[in-house]
Amino acid sequence: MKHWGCCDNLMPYATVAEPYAGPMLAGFDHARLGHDQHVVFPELTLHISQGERIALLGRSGVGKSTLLDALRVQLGDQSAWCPQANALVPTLSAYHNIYMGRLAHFSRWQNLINLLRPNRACWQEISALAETLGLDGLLHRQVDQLSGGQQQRVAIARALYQNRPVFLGDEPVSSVDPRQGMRLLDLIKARHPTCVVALHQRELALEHFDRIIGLNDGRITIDAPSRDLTTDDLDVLYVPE
Ligand SMILES: Nc1ncnc2c1ncn2[C@@H]1O[C@H](COP(=O)(O)OP(=O)(O)OP(=O)(O)O)[C@@H](O)[C@H]1O
Repeated sequence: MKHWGCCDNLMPYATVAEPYAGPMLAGFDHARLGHDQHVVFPELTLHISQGERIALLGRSGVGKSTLLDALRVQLGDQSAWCPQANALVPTLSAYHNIYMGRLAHFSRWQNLINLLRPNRACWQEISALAETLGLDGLLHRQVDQLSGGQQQRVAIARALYQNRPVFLGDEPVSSVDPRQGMRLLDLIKARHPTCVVALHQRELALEHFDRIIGLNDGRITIDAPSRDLTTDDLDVLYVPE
């Protein structure tokens, strides 16, 4: 479990960064982000507006998850969160794991009853969602009896079921094949006007996102519309230190 901290001058809102239009949703101005004593971004400035589809790119360990965690804290319950390690409950069914996306909407009593006997309306809604994710027929199955790709789709379903305007995803399609990855990103985008997603696949980033943010060496080194970039432009992010 990653933690976010160390943000001495974190600013909840700031001016809209041109050329990205739309009301400001989240942002940092000269913020220090990291983990306890470990500073990942000494002075990060970044503004995110409503309606932006953003891909975060960069080598492993460069700070993608750290930035997503900070955005998650700032956006609170405006954001649906799909973490990297799935964070599913392995001994519960796929249905119950997806249902957990909305635990806070229901009373403790309703949640307890649903554990024993799934609520009919929730079951119907989750079944429909599962079908769009190719999980039909698997809702009763315990999550630790699913493949890695199926588990990742359950994690995406749980985030989609949260039904929130901003999708934050930490490599949500890393365990599925490229074709399925494209389909899942389309689904995520169809349900969320705004999304920020960490990815390792440059092609998927350029094809599915409007804005590319490349991280390197504790700062943003690329911030440009995807239409202005090629995969070659992104290679520089992966040059070994
Ligand atoms: N809980 C933590 N405590 C201290 N340092 C951490 C913690 N989590 C991550 N780090 C460090 O912060 C830096 C950024 O990590 P982060 O997980 O944000 O990178 P990432 O780009 O998401 O990597 P990956 O692509 O491998 O998931 C790394 O140097 C990492 O070792």
